Amino acid sequence: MAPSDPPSGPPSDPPSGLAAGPARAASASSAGAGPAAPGSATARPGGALLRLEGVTVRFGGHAALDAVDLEVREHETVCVLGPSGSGKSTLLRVVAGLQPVDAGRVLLSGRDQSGVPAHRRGLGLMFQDHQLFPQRDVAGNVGFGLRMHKVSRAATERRVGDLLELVGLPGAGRRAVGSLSGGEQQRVALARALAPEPRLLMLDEPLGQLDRTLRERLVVELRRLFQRLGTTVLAVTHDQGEAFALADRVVVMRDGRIAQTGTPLEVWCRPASEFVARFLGFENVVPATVHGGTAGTAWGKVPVPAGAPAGACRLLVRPTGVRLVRPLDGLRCTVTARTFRGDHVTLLLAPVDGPPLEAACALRDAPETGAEVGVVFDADDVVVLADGG
Ligand SMILES: Nc1ncnc2c1ncn2[C@@H]1O[C@H](COP(=O)(O)OP(=O)(O)OP(=O)(O)O)[C@@H](O)[C@H]1O
Repeated sequence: MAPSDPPSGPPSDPPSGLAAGPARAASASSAGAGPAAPGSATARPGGALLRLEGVTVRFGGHAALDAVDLEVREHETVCVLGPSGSGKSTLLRVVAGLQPVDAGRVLLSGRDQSGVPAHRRGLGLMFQDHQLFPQRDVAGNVGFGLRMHKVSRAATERRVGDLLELVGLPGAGRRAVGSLSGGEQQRVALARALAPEPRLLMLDEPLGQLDRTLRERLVVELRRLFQRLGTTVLAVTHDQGEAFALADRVVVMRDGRIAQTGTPLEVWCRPASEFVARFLGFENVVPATVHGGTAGTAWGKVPVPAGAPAGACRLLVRPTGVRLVRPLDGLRCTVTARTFRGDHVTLLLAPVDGPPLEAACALRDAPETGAEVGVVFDADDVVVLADGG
């Protein structure tokens, strides 16, 4: 699947919250603040800043990463998504230089990083538990990396001030980190990670510990901030909503391999396999045989998009493609459950033939539990998946 184009430039609207500070404040007054990158080569704009080639990591006999190839282009935000144990953290650790590889290589700006220690890779790291130093105040935390790189006190102070403004915490430098809310601590951790102007910012479950409302707000702010600063980001999360909202490109992992990569829209609309479809929360997947413009399934004949390849496959019908009609006009089903989803209702249907079906239905049209309905399928919401996997 074709990767997305990197964002072409900063968005024109001024971001709020996290990004409330001056544009490009992160690069102000900090020449020389960044950790020395190995070599002085910079990737050409839009080129691969990070490249993994055949990276394999084994623990005992088990491959946590199995010949992984991955590229992150300059100014791109890539989110690695996958269930627990699929290798996401191992991937980040390899890039960070915290985990040796058994095979393959990691290149940053075209340079092989074998033997380059973590602190010489020019990376910013922000972890789930954000590990702020409790004994230091906010400014002490944000300026930590700058002091490590021998940036002068005055330059550090200026830069910390700029960064706190950028993340929406102006004037918070003297506050104790213990007095901050979870969201504010997250912002401090972000400012700290951005301080040395990393060429690649790596986020591990960046919003994992925050409540849903705050996460949803912060993820929008983060995306705007990264676009505005032109930051290159590699993030891992198990939360698909977070990944889809943040990423230019998502990478779905399964058992140490990449199951699919594409823009959020591509992956959402065209999951490549049953695994990806189910991981995204789609339940209506059945074995099928495509012939002509339809697929034979346990639910009867289902129309497929034009050009679908003939033969055995797995078929996904998105809940929005399960349309309710009068009982005699379609596949007869009984409504067994209704779940309120805010702007729509999810219905669980028991068809006379075939496995249960999930349907998305407008609030005002949702039938009661126990009602008899008919179902027809929309080809636009049908996806032919590879057989198996
Ligand atoms: N240091 C280690 N020693 C042995 N096995 C490990 C080690 N680190 C990771 N693993 C194993 O490698 C696999 C991938 O782990 P990893 O932590 O990368 O997955 P993950 O996708 O980040 O999971 P989670 O979302 O739960 O953090 C798992 O099977 C894990 O048990």
